[in-house]
Order: sequence, then structure tokens, then C-alpha cells
Amino acid sequence: MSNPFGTVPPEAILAGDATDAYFERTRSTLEAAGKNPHVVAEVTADQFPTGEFDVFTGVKDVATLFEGRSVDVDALPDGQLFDGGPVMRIEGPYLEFAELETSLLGFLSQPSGFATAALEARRAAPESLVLSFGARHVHPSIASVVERASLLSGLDGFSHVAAGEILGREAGGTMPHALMFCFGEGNQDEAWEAFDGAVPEDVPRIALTDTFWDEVSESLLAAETLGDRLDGVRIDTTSSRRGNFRHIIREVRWELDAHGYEDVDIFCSGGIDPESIETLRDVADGFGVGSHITSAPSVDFSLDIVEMEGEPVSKRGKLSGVKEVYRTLDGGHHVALADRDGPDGEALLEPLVRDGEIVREFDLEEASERCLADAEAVGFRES
Ligand SMILES: O=P(O)(O)OC[C@H]1C[C@H](OP(=O)(O)OP(=O)(O)O)[C@H](O)[C@@H]1O
Ligand SMILES: [Zn+2]
Repeated sequence: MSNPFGTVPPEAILAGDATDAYFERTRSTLEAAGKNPHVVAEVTADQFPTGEFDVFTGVKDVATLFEGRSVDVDALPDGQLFDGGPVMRIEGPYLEFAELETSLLGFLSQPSGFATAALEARRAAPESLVLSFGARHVHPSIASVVERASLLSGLDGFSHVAAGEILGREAGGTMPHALMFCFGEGNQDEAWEAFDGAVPEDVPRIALTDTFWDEVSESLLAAETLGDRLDGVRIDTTSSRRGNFRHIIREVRWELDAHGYEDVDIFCSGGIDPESIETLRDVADGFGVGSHITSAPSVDFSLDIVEMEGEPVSKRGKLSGVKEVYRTLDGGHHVALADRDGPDGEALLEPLVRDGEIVREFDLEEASERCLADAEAVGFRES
């Protein structure tokens, strides 16, 4: 069976079949009427700046989608922050891309949501180790999309193995409670020793120390068991037992230090979000973030025709005419008609596709540097 999980295959996406039915009906109607106007269409989330920036990503997949289509596409660079106005502009005969609208918006909306949430976690503790641990919360076919968005926004790593093969990065992580159960209560030390003896030398020895007993007792037992082979402990206290989580972490830190284990790091996971990272970043060394990233809302992009055969048009509530967006010198985001003088600042839309040929290189490291630098420039989520 070639498609056992019933996911939409890449060839259907590229063929324009991964589309809403009304776009097929639109094609039939326009072809029957002999219409195929030359248009300019823009992808926007908000018409005007809202004061809240999001991260733009997914543009590499959109470039692939448009390859071979007789259109020109301009877009923000991968990882650019934006707040209002177009993030992408498509020009050409409408029927060259009508059915692609559904997929192009999907390629942008969900990953941009993931990346924005990951940047919130990153900026909550710029000096801490922050890993993406949420692959289990999404359909397996898009796990690499979550992990790529997390790397783009500066996270230090991720847990999903197959995503790592796609991204060319080693997946990381610690150990699950299932491992502790397999050795059973009272045998936590055996579990940690077996892990230490079985996994490759380059895997950090981070013992999960919240399964059967108090976090302090298990953390001290792990330190006594593995000694200087122990790199850290992971504390994932169930929310019903969490109480003052910061106090628990401080208590573990205190007792590890008091017993001479100052080098044992403390990692926190389980419901970790930017707010909890801010309260823990001075007492914990790293975080595993899952559902904060994977449950992020998709950025609500829409595609609108803004010029028809050279004449500005718009749907009520949208803005007519071809626009440009700028990063202003004071870190603002400015939207203006493209044929008027813009503000002092940098015009952000850059060539992506020219007559069906991709004219942009994609480098995740470079995109991540851009994302973090722009987050600084605009004061991302600084209240
Ligand atoms: O989505 P979040 O709430 O941020 O959690 C993400 C972490 C926490 C969770 O621990 P468990 O659910 O205890 O799973 P396991 O025992 O397999 O570590 C699992 O390790 C995930 O990677
Ligand atoms: Zn668990």
C-alpha cells in the first residue's frame, strides 16, 4: 500500500489537487468563459500593523509549489518578522495558480504559527537550553515542519528522529517514564545505570527523577548512582503535584549543591511555556517545550487579488493596489503602495520565483540569524 496513512502525497500538492473544490469549479467557469486575467495577488494576515509581530516561514515549500508555473513571486525572507501588510506577492495569469491557493496558505500559516510560538519560548530564556519536545502532539507527517520551525526560531534542538534525518541534525532528548517503569520502583538506580551503559557516549546522561519518589530524593539517588557521569536530571512533575514548581526546582538545586553535585544540570518539561520559562530560567538549566509550540494558532493568512489587468482592486475590508512592506529604522513595520515613496527603512519583499524558476537560496542557519536579529530589532513580545 503506497499511502497507508492516507496523507495527501507531495505529487497531489504539486499538481494543484490539494485544493478546495471551488477552485476547480472556478477553473472550469473561467475556461468556459475564456477568461484568465493577469493579476497581482497578495498574501496578508492583517491589512495594517497591529503591534504584534509574527514569524514568517514556510516560504521554501511555497517556492517549490510554484516551480514551473508562469508566474513571478516575491516574498519576505524566511524567518522575517512581520506585522501587517503582504508577506508574499504573486503576479501572472490567474489560472496559473488558482488551485495553489489552498496549499500555499497552508504551507505558510501553520509553520509560521509554530515558529512564532517557538520564538516566544526562545526569547523567554535566551541563555538557556530550549528543546522542541512536542512532536507527539502533531500528525507524524508534519513532525519535521514543527522541528524546522523550532530551529528557525533559535531553539537548540528537538526530539524527533526522522525529522533530524530530513533536517540533517541529530535528534536529542532524555528518557521517558516508561523506561523507569520497566525497572520498577526501588530500581531507579538500575534504570539509570542501564541507560548509561547502553546509549552512545555522546548522549548526555540526563536522568528522569520524578517518577516514583520525591524529586529531591530521586535526583540525589541519580547523582550518587552515576556520579560524575551524570550530566543532569529532568523534572517533569505532573501538574496535579506541581504546586510551586519553582520552589521544587530550587529545592533540588539546593540539595544537589549541598551534596557536592553543583555540576548536575536541571531540565524542566511538561506544560512549559514562556511564562514558566521566565519564572524558572534562573534556577533551571534547560527546558523541553512541547504543546506551547504545537498548539500554536496558525497565522490567519489569506490570498487576495489586489490588481486586475493593471487596475487596483480589492474586496471590501481589504486594501487595493500592489504594496510594499518596510522595516523602519525604529524597528516598526510599515505598509505602503509599492509605487509611492516608502519610509526610511528597508523594503522587505524579495524575489522568490521568476517565471516559474526559484531565484532564492535557502539556508536555515541564515534564516534563524535573521529571525533572532529582527526579533531584537522590533522588541518581539517585549511587553
Ligand atoms: O507538551 P508538553 O506538556 O510541553 O510536554 C512535552 C514533554 C513532557 C512529556 O513528558 P511525559 O508526558 O511524562 O512523557 P514521557 O514520559 O514520555 O517523557 C514528554 O517528555 C514531552 O516530551
Ligand atoms: Zn512521562
